[in-house]
Amino acid sequence: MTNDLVLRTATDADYAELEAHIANAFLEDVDEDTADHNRMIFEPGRTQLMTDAGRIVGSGLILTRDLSVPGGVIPAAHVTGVGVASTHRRRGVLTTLMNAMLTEAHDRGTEPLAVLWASEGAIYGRYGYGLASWRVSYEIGSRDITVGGSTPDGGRLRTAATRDVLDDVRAVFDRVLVQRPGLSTRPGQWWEYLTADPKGWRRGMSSERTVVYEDDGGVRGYARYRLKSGWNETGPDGEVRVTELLAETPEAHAALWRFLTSVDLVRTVKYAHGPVDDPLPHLVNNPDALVGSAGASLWVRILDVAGALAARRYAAPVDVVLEVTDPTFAGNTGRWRLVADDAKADVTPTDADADLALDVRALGSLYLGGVSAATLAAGGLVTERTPGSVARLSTAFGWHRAPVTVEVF
Ligand SMILES: CC(=O)SCCNC(=O)CCNC(=O)[C@H](O)C(C)(C)COP(=O)(O)OP(=O)(O)OC[C@H]1O[C@@H](n2cnc3c(N)ncnc32)[C@H](O)[C@@H]1OP(=O)(O)O
Repeated sequence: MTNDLVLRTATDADYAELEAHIANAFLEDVDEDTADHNRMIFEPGRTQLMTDAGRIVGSGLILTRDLSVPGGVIPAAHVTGVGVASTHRRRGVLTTLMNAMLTEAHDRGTEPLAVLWASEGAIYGRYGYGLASWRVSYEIGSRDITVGGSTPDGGRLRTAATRDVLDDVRAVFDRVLVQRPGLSTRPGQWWEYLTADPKGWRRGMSSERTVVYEDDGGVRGYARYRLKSGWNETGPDGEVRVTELLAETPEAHAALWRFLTSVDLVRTVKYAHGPVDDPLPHLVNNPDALVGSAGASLWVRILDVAGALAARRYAAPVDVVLEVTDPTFAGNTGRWRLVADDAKADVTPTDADADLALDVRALGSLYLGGVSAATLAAGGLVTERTPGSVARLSTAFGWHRAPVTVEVF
């Protein structure tokens, strides 16, 4: 490594070199078919680069999107594209880039959170991110289960190329988003970006299709999916890979899964973004055949403690003093009184004794309602000072729908 390391904000002119750098960091080549695709969502002014003698050796991108949280939808800096050239690793380049990204988002003053998906879970806790959400990955032997019930009168399914039903899909997404934490809004060109279906994204599967469920009131749910034909010694062995499934009604949810698990010539259905409170295991004749594994999804970094706590709603009335520590942003460290319920939340700095103490990482884990204060207290990550306060906080910070993050950004 030379001594010519320079941290700077990207410009439009960096795009092609940045694409190659990120592909390389993720062990891939730039695919001709997708080379320009990421331009649609590229925000050079929010992209931090580290260069060495003028060449990019490190990157970190922020995407400007909102996130659904318990009782609201709020701005959140979506961090992605983090990569350091293998020649320059373990010398603090990521730490410099992350500090620059978090400081930019913090100083902007409009985003109380930063969020990300981690390529490796060991990386981001040190920067104050807490693991806030889990996903269930299914691998379903479609001949081993049946999904109960039948489509009610007036209910019907329709398949189409995703882009031909995009208005309906968007409408369902927007309605589900306000009901469930963990979903990221898709402003500007995001829908076009996600559904343009470049060949490089197919990875051996078909083009993307969508099945929508509608009743006389309109479309109530959809599943975007790809197919793969396959054969073995005993016959057909095809696969359905679901990209995203969202439903507003029980009828839509059941009908979509009945459809996906009964496609002829298919033996396996995969979906990597099931919520942990998915009703599916309760609908099938044999839940054991839903081979599911839970994995980490969204990590949350609280940038503004008071702003973040005031921006969500709470499942039960709570009046509590939290002592928060944040090694990076001094303004977050201190005691905060939270008086809140399902309709409002007031947060004020206070000198009163704290009921609970926790660091900003634990607060990030609690924030979406998917990780309980009792869990963190059992791990020593939340300290109870007033007896009973962990139980009260667990109830208040919980939410009736588990967070789900259906898209890796
Ligand atoms: C949000 C996203 O985009 S996730 C994608 C992250 N990117 C990738 O996985 C691509 C491949 N990996 C890389 O590009 C790099 O290894 C990175 C970005 C993960 C790390 O970059 P580096 O510049 O090596 O990290 P840096 O030297 O700043 O390390 C900071 C600390 O994190 C630790 N660390 C870095 N990477 C890892 C890792 N993969 N696993 C565990 N610890 C790690 C370092 O040991 C160091 O620890 P310390 O503070 O105790 O000394």
